[in-house]
Amino acid sequence: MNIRVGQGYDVHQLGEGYELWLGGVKIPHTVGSVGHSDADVLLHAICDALLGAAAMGDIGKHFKNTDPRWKGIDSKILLKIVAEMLAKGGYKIGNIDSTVCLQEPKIGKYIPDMIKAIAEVTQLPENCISIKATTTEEMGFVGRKEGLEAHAIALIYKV
Ligand SMILES: Nc1ccn([C@@H]2O[C@H](COP(=O)(O)O)[C@@H](O)[C@H]2O)c(=O)n1
Ligand SMILES: C[C@@]1(CO)OP(=O)(O)OP(=O)(O)OC[C@H]1O
Repeated sequence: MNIRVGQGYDVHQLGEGYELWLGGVKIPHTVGSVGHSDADVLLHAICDALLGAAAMGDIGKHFKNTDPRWKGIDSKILLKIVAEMLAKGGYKIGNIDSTVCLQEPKIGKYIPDMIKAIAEVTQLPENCISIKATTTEEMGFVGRKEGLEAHAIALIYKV
């Protein structure tokens, strides 16, 4: 069996007048994530982990942030395209682990819905998807609530 791992990282600014999408779920909050797409930092990190595992480049290579097709796009669609690219390359996804760094709000209660959304898009069992969260104890750009970031790791394999 050919087993590979990939790592992904993404960061977005937080700003007034934007929605906060995380893991395919809209989180009620006073500020949102700024980007060309819906700026879902978690799904972007997961896309990059999957693309990295397959050595297929990164999200910006496949979905340029100057392309009007991706303006305001639901990042679940981007994740679906990435999952299809991997399937076309003969890869199956084993599991995904991730961490969201966000000072506020607390997102724990939304994580089960995020896992459901990601499972539906990737066709993975829910117990193969892990999402964790941490503040940065009020330090750095996350701690100052200027932005948020996500880290992800994915295992993929070919039988
Ligand atoms: N945006 C966040 C940040 C953290 N959590 C949960 O709170 C726990 C404690 O966070 P610390 O940064 O103080 O270690 C963390 O382990 C998460 O379970 C959260 O839900 N949303
Ligand atoms: C997703 C894309 C494309 O809409 O735009 P953003 O929402 O700005 O996200 P980012 O993680 O900065 O980079 C990937 C982009 O090409």
